This record gives sequence, structure tokens and C-alpha cells, in this order.
Amino acid sequence: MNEMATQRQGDDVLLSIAEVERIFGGERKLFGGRTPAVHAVQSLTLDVRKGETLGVVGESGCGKSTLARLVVGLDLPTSGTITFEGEDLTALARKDRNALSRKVQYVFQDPVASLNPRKTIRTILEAPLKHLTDLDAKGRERRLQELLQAVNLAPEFLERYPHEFSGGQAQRIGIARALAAGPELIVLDEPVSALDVSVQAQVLNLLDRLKDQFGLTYIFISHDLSVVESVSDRVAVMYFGRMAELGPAREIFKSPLHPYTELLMRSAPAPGRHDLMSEDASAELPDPYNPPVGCAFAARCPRKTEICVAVRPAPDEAQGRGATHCAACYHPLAQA
Ligand SMILES: Nc1ncnc2c1ncn2[C@@H]1O[C@H](COP(=O)(O)OP(=O)(O)OP(=O)(O)O)[C@@H](O)[C@H]1O
Repeated sequence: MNEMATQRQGDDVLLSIAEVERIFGGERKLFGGRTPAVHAVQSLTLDVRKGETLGVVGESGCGKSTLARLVVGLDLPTSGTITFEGEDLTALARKDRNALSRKVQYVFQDPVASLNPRKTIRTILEAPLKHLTDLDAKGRERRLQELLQAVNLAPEFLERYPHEFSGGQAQRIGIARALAAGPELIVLDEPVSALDVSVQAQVLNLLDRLKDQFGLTYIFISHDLSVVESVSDRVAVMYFGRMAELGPAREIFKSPLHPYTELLMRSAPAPGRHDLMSEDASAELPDPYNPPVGCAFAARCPRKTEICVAVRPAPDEAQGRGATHCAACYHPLAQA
């Protein structure tokens, strides 16, 4: 059993993802052969602990949204298991979607597009209260007021329509909708990427307060490293559908193990940075229809050797301080 799998045995684990794969396509064709297959998520093993914010980072197309959809039951894994406090979440998604929605909720990237333009905020927020709680009309009205208050919106907003709101206000409504069912885990898929920087900070502060107030656990997906660094307790770095590195946020940002994590960090613009890393023109992304047998990052990696191209490294090939920090790499960077 590898290190990441061993972590699953701890009491504080809320969600366990074990050897999960999601392959799109690959179906048998009528006259022989198969349609092309994309391995969006591959052999992913990961725990989410109660009360933590787990940041998930990686480039576009690395499988972040697919992972999010699998966790909230909007999609089902091709193989592997996802359990929530020991209960099989995939089986629950098939059997009783409402039960799953009471445990796990989703906040979308585009706040305005995620709200039905024909419905008032009251109708939007009442839907989960009606379907996912046993509150009566009076209880639902009280909960509506509490939800608005929790996300700092005035009660009169209830009778308005989504287009009347700014992006930041619309995202507050999206967050209130996610809170309505009283979930323990919220998957935040790029929740502030569509917002102005000044509004981003307000929404991040709100999420931080709500986490304490409602005892929540977050999976925070973003391609923005500075945002992930500011909110996460631990960070999972994904590359080409697999885990490249997993560890405490502070350690990952101070001394990454995986050359890909370092590349991501050195490619991120930040105030005062003049040493942005640019890759040479030969850098290539692997073909998703024909994944490499070895490390998917090898073609871009300055540290690669023969073994990297020939044999895929295990997710815990490299272990950092205290073995809570792992990377799928034969040639990890030195720890500071
Ligand atoms: N329904 C689908 N059918 C076929 N391929 C898909 C489907 N959904 C995702 N993919 C492919 O799976 C891979 C992972 O996509 P995913 O959207 O999860 O990545 P991502 O990291 O969230 O990217 P982005 O940040 O651009 O949203 C990509 O190669 C994508 O093209």
C-alpha cells in the first residue's frame, strides 16, 4: 500500500478517492475497434480530511473539473472508488442523488451562468431547501433569511433575478445555494476566477468565515497559484490526469519536489517577479488519446532520464519531510 493510500486509514478522513479513473470515449464500434479514448483522470488516490481546504492546481485540461464532477456525483468514475465517511459515493450517486447532495455541494466558476435567469433568487434558494431538507414553509423562510445573512446579502435581494447582480453578488448566491442543504464538503471549482481581483478577496474572506461558521471542508480547484496558496492547508498538483505532487501548502510553495510544480510556480506572474520561466519551443504536451508509458511530464522536464520515459513513477516515488509530502518523480528537487 502506498503512502497516500495509508493516509486513508486516519479518523479525520472525510472523503477518500482510491485509484479513480475516468475515461471518456473508448466505446466499442459497431463494426469493430473502439472510439478514441481520453484518460481525463488516471489512478488518482487522495484523501480529504475533515475541516481542511485541499487546493487542487494544474494546467487547463489536467482533469481538475473532471475530478470535481466525480466528487459531487455529476459524473461517475470508469473505475476506482470514492467514499465519504466510509460510504460508497458512486453507489449513492446512482441510488439517491439527494442523499449525496446533502453531503457534498458544488460551487461553479461562472456565477451568473450557474443561476437560472428566469428564476428569482428566492426560487433558486428554495429549491434545495424543498428537495433536500424536511423544513416546513416557516422553517424554509427562516433558513432563507439566515442564508442571505450568512453571505452578506440584503433580504430584499430575494425577489430579484440573477441578471440584476454583479459577479461577486451572484457568486454569494451560488455559495448560499450550496450551503442550503447543510453539506459537510463543498467543491469550489474556480470560484473566484471570473471575478475582479478586488471582489476575489471579498469572496475568499467570506468562504473562510463560512468554513468556520458551518464546520465545512473545501476542495478548492484553481489554476491561480496565488489564490490556492492563500486558501489551502494542503495542495494536490495534477498533471495530465494524475497526481504529480501532494503535500502541505506551505511546503509545496516553499520547496516543491516535482519539477512540474516548480515550472508552474515559476511561470506564474507575481508583483516584482522578473524571473518568469519560459519553456523552449520543443516543450510539448502529451497526446491525450495516446498517453505516454512513462512520466507524462518527461517531455518537458529538464531532469528527465531514461527511466522517466520508460516507467511511470509511483505517486509517492519521492517523499518529502515527514512523508506527508509526496511526488510522482524519480528526480525530485532538493528540499530546502
Ligand atoms: N465529456 C468529455 N468528453 C471527452 N473528453 C472530455 C470530456 N470532459 C473532459 N474531457 C477531456 O478530459 C481532459 C480533462 O478535462 P478537464 O475539464 O477535467 O480539465 P481541467 O483541468 O478542468 O481543464 P480547465 O481548467 O480547462 O477546465 C481534457 O483532455 C478534456 O478535453
